[in-house]
Amino acid sequence: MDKILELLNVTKEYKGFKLDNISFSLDRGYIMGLVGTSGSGKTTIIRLIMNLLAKNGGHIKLFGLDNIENEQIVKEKIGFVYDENIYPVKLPLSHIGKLIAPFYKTWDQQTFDNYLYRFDLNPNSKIYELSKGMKTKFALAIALSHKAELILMDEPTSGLDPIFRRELLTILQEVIEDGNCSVLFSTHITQDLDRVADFITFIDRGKVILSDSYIDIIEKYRLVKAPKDFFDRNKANVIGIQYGSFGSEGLCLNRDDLNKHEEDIIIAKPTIEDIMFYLSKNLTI
Ligand SMILES: Nc1ncnc2c1ncn2[C@@H]1O[C@H](COP(=O)(O)OP(=O)(O)OP(=O)(O)O)[C@@H](O)[C@H]1O
Repeated sequence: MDKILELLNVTKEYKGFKLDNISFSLDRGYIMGLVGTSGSGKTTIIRLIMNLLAKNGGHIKLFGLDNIENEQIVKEKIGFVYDENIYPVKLPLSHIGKLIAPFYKTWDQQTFDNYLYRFDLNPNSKIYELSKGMKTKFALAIALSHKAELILMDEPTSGLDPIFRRELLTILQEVIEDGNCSVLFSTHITQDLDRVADFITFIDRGKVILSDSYIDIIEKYRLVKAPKDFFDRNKANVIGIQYGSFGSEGLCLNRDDLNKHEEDIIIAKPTIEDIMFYLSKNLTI
C-alpha cells in the first residue's frame, strides 16, 4: 500500500496535557476521520502534521518523506483547510485565487473557476459576505485547485447545516474517487464518519484508542440490550454497560458466543458514537 501519511510515536507536551506516542497511518485513496472528545488532541495532531507546532518526539512522514526536512515539497501536495478563515476578507474570491496561484507549481486556474461555479460561489463575492459554509467551500476550492494529494481539514463540518454538511461530504467522496488523493479530517460529528469514513482514528486524552478501518471497527463490537444478569454472565465480552429504567444496554465484543444468546436480548450493530461512548466510559472507570 502507498502510505500518504504516517505518524510514528509522535509526542507533544503542554503543561497539563500530553499527546502520547501517537502512531497511525493513512493509505492513498481513502478518507480517515480523526475523532475524539474536546481537548483530546485532534487539532494538535493536525498542526504537528503541518509543522505548525514543534513536536517533542517521534516522526511524521508525508508521501514517504519527513515532514520537516521536506517541508516545502510536501506542503505543495497538501490542501489544508483551516478551521478559520485565513484569506483577506475584502478581496473578491477570483482575486484571492490569483494571489494564491503563484505559490503552487500545480495550480490549475480552470479547476479553480470550475469549483467556484460548482460550489455556487460568485467570483466577485468577498470573504466577509460569505456564510461559514461558503467560506469552507471556498477554502476547499483552493485546496482542490492545486492537485493536492492529501486534503487535511480541521473540523470542516462544524457549524454547517445538515444539507451543506452532506454536500461537503459528497465532495470529499468525489475527491478520493480516482484513488490518487486521501482526506484526513477531524470532527465531533460522528454521523459524518458513518457516512464517508473508510478509516477512523479515535483519540482520547492524548492517546490513540482505535485506528482501523470503519468496517473492522463496527464489526468488532455489538450493541446489546438485555437484562442486567446477561452482562454479569458475559463479563469477559463486555466493554461497557449503561443501566436505565427500561433495562440495560452495553457494548460487547462481537464474539461467536454472544450470538448464542437467550431470548429477551436484542443485538445490533453499534454506531461509531456508541463505540466511542462506551470505550471512553470504560477508560474513565
Ligand atoms: N498552545 C497551547 N498551550 C497549552 N496547551 C495547549 C495549547 N494548545 C492546545 N493545548 C491543550 O492541548 C489539549 C489538546 O488540545 P487540542 O486543541 O488539540 O484538542 P482538540 O481535540 O482539537 O479539541 P476540540 O475538539 O475542542 O477542538 C487541550 O488540553 C488544550 O488545552
